[in-house]
Amino acid sequence: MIKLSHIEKTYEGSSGPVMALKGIDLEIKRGEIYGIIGLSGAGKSTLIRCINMLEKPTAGKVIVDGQDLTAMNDSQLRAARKNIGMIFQHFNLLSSATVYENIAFPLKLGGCSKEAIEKKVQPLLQLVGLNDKQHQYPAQLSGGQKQRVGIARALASDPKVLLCDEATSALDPQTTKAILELIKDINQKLQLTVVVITHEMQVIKEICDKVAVIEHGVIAEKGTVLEVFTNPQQPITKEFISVLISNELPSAFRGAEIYPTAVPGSHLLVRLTFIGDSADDPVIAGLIRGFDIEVSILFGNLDHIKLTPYGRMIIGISGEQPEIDKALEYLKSRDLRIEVIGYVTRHGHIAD
Ligand SMILES: Nc1ncnc2c1ncn2[C@@H]1O[C@H](COP(=O)(O)OP(=O)(O)OP(=O)(O)O)[C@@H](O)[C@H]1O
Repeated sequence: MIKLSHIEKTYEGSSGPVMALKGIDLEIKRGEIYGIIGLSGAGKSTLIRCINMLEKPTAGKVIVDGQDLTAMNDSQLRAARKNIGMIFQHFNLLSSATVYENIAFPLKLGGCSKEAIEKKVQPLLQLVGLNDKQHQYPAQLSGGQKQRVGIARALASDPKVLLCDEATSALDPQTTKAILELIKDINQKLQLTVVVITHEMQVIKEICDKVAVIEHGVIAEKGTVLEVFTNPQQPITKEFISVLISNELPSAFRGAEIYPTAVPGSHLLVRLTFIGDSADDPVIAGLIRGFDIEVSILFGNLDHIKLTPYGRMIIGISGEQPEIDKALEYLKSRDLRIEVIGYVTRHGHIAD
């Protein structure tokens, strides 16, 4: 649905050129919700604005629904942009127009009749849950309600793509959840392709199918949210994920020295990640029954990414080394991800 090839964007800044995008390649399939996450200044806004050509790339191609936007003249571009709705962090509503008039605005600009506008706006009000607010002005609405108006306005021209530029960053966590639910609902009902720009991993986890991590104008990592979440490769990705999934050791071992080989009185700490069906595998029971070792569960949690369950656990294994080695081999043979952290002693004391 969207294909970005080698996108570059250089701004002429006051103290010289700023290369905001340095060769971005990205493919987004029809009906996907695709998240783009990055720190401030990484190039997210520039990238999303290149998709509808609000920013013209310095180099590269933008193809949306089979049309090369980079090869179009202004009037062709105006027509093509009807396929691409956009919502913004600060809603960008007309303060002197009612909710109804805000949603009707793009239709009015497009020359629609009053009747056609009415026929279009009423279902949109219904879809975003604002029927009773249609005669109010933006100043009389909460942030979440304003964003609902923004969404309805973006959908007025029946777009195939919805671009969301930090659409929930100005909202509290509860309102964020409701707006994300609405976006997910619209994605399913209307088979809309959605691109979400955010600096919050929670947003990605809530609604996205795929994610690209952008850093200094390049894509550092991309893949399905499940892959990237459970097996991040790049430091920047690990940093984003650490906000949601703590990689810290359990408190009894925090700050303790980690040894690569066993020391007297040590446990081997192992982090286990279970994804999908493997969450049902009775691995711990197998460990305890199969080997002459002590197993303690030091940390555990279970979560979902979209509908896929995944669990994380840190266990401590102690016993004779050959048994520990066999237990590790057993763990590696199971359908789960294992990470050997190392040997630690409780509170850093090596036993006599
Ligand atoms: N109009 C402009 N003129 C000059 N430089 C710009 C312009 N717009 C953006 N930049 C620069 O391009 C880089 C990328 O900016 P961009 O706004 O795309 O990042 P971002 O990831 O969206 O950041 P934020 O989350 O803070 O909005 C930054 O270094 C920024 O200073």
